[in-house]
Amino acid sequence: MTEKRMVFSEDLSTSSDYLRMAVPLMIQRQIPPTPHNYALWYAHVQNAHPELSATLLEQFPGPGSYDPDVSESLFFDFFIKTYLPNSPQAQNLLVSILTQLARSVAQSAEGSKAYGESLKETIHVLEEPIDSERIRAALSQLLEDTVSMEGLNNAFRSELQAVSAEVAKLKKELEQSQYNARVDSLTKIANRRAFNDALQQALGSDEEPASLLLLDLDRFKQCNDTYGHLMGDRILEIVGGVLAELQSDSVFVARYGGEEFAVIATSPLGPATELAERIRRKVAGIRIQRKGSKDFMGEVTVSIGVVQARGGESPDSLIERADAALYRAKDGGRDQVVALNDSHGTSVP
Ligand SMILES: Nc1nc2c(ncn2[C@@H]2O[C@H](COP(=O)(O)OP(=O)(O)OP(=O)(O)O)[C@@H](O)[C@H]2O)c(=O)[nH]1
Repeated sequence: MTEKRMVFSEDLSTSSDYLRMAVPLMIQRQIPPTPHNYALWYAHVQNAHPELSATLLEQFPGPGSYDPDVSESLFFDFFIKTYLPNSPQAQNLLVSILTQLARSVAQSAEGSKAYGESLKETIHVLEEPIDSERIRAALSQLLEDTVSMEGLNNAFRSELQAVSAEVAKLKKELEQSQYNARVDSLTKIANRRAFNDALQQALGSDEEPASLLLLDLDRFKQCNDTYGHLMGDRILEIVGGVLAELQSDSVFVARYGGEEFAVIATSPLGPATELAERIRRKVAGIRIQRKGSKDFMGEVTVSIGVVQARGGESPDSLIERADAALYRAKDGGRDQVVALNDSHGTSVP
């Protein structure tokens, strides 16, 4: 090995800059952050010794190439045997690297105190008159401690991961409960609370006219009585599914309560009435086979009242008018759409 001197900076901030350049190279190659590895890669980025750089790059070209024995012998060849006995600067380099390490370790975890002590001890040895054997002993102690430090860091990291997994789980639960608060659990469409907000918003917008459809399943009590409450629930789910298919930027569907549904359409009365008619036909087309039988249930039908909001109209007033239209549809024989376009309840022909 040639006796070429490296020029080491005694300035701690310059040392930090080199260390910052060395670390990414070590990470890329999966080189463990032991003090002797730091020293080798520090010397490399400093371009202090081309022969060392060439050997390092040749021995550790990329991930998976690391060999601790090769690394350790390089360290002893380049630093201990060749330079350290004659070089107080090299000593300074190690002191500065170890000081940096001690600092970052001290910040990382409570339990790293023992490791910090070991580093201080090593620094102390290095500051004394050079004695290769003592340095070797101190470094091997340091390497041993590095292994346990790595274990500690791993425990610290998995603890952090566990905490962030817990936080992510809580966040998901919170989002789920916020979602649940606005969705009807049976039909999986918006519930009354979400409907109230959507209606308020639709009435607050000056840009588009808003219309409201109120839907009520016909003779649903009879349906429950004949086929059972569970079958009644199933019908509500199916009707909810029919409405869910219509949901869009301009159509908001919700379960209003019990066997009643509501649709807010951002459109004038005409198109809203056509939409209501489509819904009525779709519901009338539902065929439900009875469980364990070839028989189909009697038809499910719906009555629908439709109104268009007036400028500045309150949600309560609009709902009241839609309810009046719905009442007319029931009164008129059910399975029909009634659209009202004035305060006197005049039907749209
Ligand atoms: N299965 C089931 N039934 C419900 C639910 N919510 C409300 N109902 C039933 O819906 C029925 C509504 O009955 P009524 O208000 O008398 O009206 P209807 O029988 O539908 O008659 P019209 O509205 O006049 O056509 C009641 O029997 C309620 O028990 C529900 O979540 N599941």
